[in-house]
Amino acid sequence: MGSAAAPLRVLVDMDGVLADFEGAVLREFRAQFPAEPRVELAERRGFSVREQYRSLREDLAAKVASVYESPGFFLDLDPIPGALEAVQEMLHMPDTEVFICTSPLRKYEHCVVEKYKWVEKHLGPEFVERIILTRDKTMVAADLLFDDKDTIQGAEPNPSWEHILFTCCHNRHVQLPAPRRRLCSWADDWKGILESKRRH
Ligand SMILES: Nc1ncnc2c1ncn2[C@H]1C[C@H](O)[C@@H](COP(=O)(O)O)O1
Ligand SMILES: [Mg+2]
Repeated sequence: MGSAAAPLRVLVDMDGVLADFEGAVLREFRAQFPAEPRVELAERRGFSVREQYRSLREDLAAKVASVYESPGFFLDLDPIPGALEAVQEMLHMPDTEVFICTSPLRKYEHCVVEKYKWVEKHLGPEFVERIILTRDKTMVAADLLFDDKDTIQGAEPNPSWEHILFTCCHNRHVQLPAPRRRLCSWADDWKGILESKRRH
């Protein structure tokens, strides 16, 4: 008798994929620093919001960082449309394992506990068991990683997962070389991506 195939293991990033980090940064920056220049979402380029604000004016880097380092910031993030429904559906798919794989800020004081609380609030205790918190996602073994960061590097030069770039304001202009793939939103065909991976 042949052994059953291993389940498909899927990693889903949090900021920019499940939780709307960018929308909240802009909203809170506007509220806290109304007189300062800001970067509208349509103008975002490059993963680091801090570096783009620095390029507007050096001192704005610290101001925008103070927004996302504030207590309550991560807990109050809005879910990305369709994200909660998609991961709940993935959780119940046969032969599929889903984990939330997210990196904490270096200034982790509020971020770490609030990420756990956010998951419990929006996805329930079952998903709290499925949180993988790491600054190095290349060290996590899986088949797929849905993530909005265009370049993911770490200690492992050949991660086991295929990185599916989740479209976010800062990466929509990035041209992906073949055979890299994107998921444009949770209304896009994420199930097709999972199925294509099962056939490998
Ligand atoms: N676009 C971003 N600019 C700066 N910092 C960001 C951005 N998106 C997420 N972050 C923060 C929040 C997280 O703590 C880490 C890494 O996030 P991840 O979505 O796991 O790559 O950086
Ligand atoms: Mg992210």
